[in-house]
Amino acid sequence: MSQKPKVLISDKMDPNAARIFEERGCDVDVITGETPEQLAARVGEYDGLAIRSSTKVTKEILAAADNLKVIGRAGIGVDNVDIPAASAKGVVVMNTPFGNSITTAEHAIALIMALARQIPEANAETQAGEWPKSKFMGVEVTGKTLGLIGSGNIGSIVASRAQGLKMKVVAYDPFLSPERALELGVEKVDLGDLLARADFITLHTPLTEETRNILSRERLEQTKQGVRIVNCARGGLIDEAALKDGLDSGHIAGAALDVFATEPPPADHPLFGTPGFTCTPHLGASTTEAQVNVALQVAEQMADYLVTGGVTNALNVPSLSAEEAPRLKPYIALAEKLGSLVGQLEGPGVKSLTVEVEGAAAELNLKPITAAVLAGMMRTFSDTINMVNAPILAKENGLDVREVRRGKEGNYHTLLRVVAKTPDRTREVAGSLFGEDEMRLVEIAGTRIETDLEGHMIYIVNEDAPGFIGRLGSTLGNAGVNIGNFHLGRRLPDKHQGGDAVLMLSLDQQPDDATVKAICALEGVKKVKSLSF
Ligand SMILES: NC(=O)C1=CN([C@@H]2O[C@H](COP(=O)(O)OP(=O)(O)OC[C@H]3O[C@@H](n4cnc5c(N)ncnc54)[C@H](O)[C@@H]3O)[C@@H](O)[C@H]2O)C=CC1
Ligand SMILES: O=C(O)C(=O)COP(=O)(O)O
Repeated sequence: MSQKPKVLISDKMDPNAARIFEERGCDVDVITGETPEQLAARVGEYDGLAIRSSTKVTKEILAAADNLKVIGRAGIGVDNVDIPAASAKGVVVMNTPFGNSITTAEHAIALIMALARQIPEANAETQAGEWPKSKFMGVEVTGKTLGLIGSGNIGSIVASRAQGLKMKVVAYDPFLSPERALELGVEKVDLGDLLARADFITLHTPLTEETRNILSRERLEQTKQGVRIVNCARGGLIDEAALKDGLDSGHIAGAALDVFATEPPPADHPLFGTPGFTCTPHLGASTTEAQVNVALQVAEQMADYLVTGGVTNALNVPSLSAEEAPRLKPYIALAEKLGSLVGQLEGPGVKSLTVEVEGAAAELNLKPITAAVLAGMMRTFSDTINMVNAPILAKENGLDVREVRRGKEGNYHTLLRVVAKTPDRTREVAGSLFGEDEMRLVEIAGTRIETDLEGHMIYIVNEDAPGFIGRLGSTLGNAGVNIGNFHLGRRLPDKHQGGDAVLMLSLDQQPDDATVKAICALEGVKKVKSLSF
């Protein structure tokens, strides 16, 4: 019986996540608040890791995650996951890109309103026994300009809410098309224009090398006198020291941060206590609705992957629906075997690889099939290769990979052919599925043959001459190797006696080197390769 996948939930998450994992046949542990060292010591047991923003999935954690197949982020930002290291390890990283976007947009609007009317300060002083009615003079947001940095999912919801508040919205986002700007009713501007015109600025970009410090000291100095700034996206987008100086000088009238460069921020953070400064402890996504949404979604997605192989919202591999996954499963198994056959026959010398599909296979999503061929081939030289990291490594190594789809059926109702080129030659192998999922090698070295690729096998090319098979049988028999199955074909196109014959034998024992050498030495033998699947 195959073991249940094991999932660790390492950040506080709505209990619906654990419930879904269990319902979908996974074992689940909820262990939050551990140190990186504790997590590293534990993570090796798990197939899935479900996180929010507190768990940092670093190179070190990944190095210890020997069984890990998927990391699921119950939320949007994945800057706490080392995605290149996860990909190199073959771990799928997925997030839930929409589950908390309304909630986060509403938090940004709440902070805009809090700044406009100084609600946190007024509340604190009133509850402290004062009645500071004349101290707090606010501003209206109606008619003011809101500068949106980043107009993706959250930014565009903020825009629509701000328009409801009768604000004029200008947006800076290099990927915002004029059509989309029109649809959102926002004016697309460059960053300099936004800084010069906005009464309020709100940030909604991910934290990347391009966006880090996007509101730098220099840019903060270019903002309008009396600007109010909100950041519900990521710490690191704003220069916090420059923000403090801007508030102290009165150039910036207010700033509200939900996120900090370091979280949690140190108790003596320079911004704490600064007049005009308001903050929340990364609460952007913290509503009941959003937390239920992201918990359900992340658990469904991760369970899909662990149980059926379906891939949704992954950041490092193409999507594969839960409906497609079972249809692809036998093809993926066939593709891995054909890839493995090519890898075993050609070694690491393959420079270009074409995956051709014919008939029924031509209807399918080819990306996972190609990834499986690559994984099968490359796993013959490294056992840490899988379908996630194989395409990345192939690209890094300059392997030229192509895909060809032919709708028309040939001799088989469905066919998968792999054409691998080394500097010296071209190797072609083809396989098909019989019934639903019985895989067969149907062609090798230009020869029609029909065999499983299972267990120990031996591949032989020899001159087709009488007596060879007897000599081969004796050599194997003398070595104590029993032949389980015997498949023989004459090489196309000549197909005559005296041409080449190709043999694929299934063996009950793996032949040792001396036996392989003895077969090589038989008269008429041109190639021998011991294989295992
Ligand atoms: N405070 C919180 O609890 C939450 C924070 N977030 C943060 O909000 C961020 C945005 O989320 P979504 O809107 O869902 O992401 P999204 O991917 O839909 O939108 C991000 C937008 O930023 C734009 N962008 C990228 N580089 C840019 C640049 N250099 N300058 C200007 N714009 C740029 C993109 O074109 C895109 O339109 C997330 O990456 C996450 O870090 C998300 C949810 C909750
Ligand atoms: O979804 C995001 O990007 C967030 O920042 C939400 O973070 P959280 O899950 O509340 O730790």
